[in-house]
Amino acid sequence: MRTRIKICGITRAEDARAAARAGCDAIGLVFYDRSPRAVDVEQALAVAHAVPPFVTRVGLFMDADAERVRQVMARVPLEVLQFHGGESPDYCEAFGRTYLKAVPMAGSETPEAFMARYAGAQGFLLDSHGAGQAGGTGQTFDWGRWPTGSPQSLVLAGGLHPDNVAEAVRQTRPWAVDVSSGVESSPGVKDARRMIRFISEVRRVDREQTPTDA
Ligand SMILES: O=C(O)c1ccccc1NCC(=O)[C@H](O)[C@H](O)COP(=O)(O)O
Repeated sequence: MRTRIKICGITRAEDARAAARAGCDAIGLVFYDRSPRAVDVEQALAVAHAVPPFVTRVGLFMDADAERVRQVMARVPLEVLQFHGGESPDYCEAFGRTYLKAVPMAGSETPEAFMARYAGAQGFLLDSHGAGQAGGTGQTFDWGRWPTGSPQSLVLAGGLHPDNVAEAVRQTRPWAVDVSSGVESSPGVKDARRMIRFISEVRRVDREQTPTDA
């Protein structure tokens, strides 16, 4: 299977173009003012318009007013929403858009129990933050807690970088991986060479797992 790759926390059009050239499947825009990777609508428009067709634009929100989400959606072309805080299932579904719910792997609840509450989610992003805490921490969680055999589309996040992503994919076999700080030169500024290395490491493991014709 080809592991999908999302590069999150893009703040500059040139980084979006570099991420797409490197072969990512999705980019993430952080609409959370307290993040060092936060973008306003004008920045987000520049990034969103730099992304070529067939690369998905994901808008990340954390406990935002629903009206704020609607205002952003009205101006910025976003194919997918990602909710990173304590948003309820009803809140997440009210926007009528494909959405991912972040699962706090440092929380007390099991990932399985957490996910069972969000039946309308099209996917889950398992990240190393705790309940109500921010993401983009650069910390990994215990991959042994990965819900194996889950029918859901699961995205592995938290502390991934070019030197550990191959092992992470081998251990968890996720639908997708998500990276932010592990491919940066400073918060919010992506490093093209690190993005290329990250993606080629994922593809290397994909090839290991693809059966060849005898
Ligand atoms: O990236 C942020 O600054 C951020 C702040 C608040 C909530 C979520 C945030 N990012 C969420 C992401 O999707 C990150 O890609 C994910 O947490 C992984 O981050 P990292 O460990 O830096 O790769």
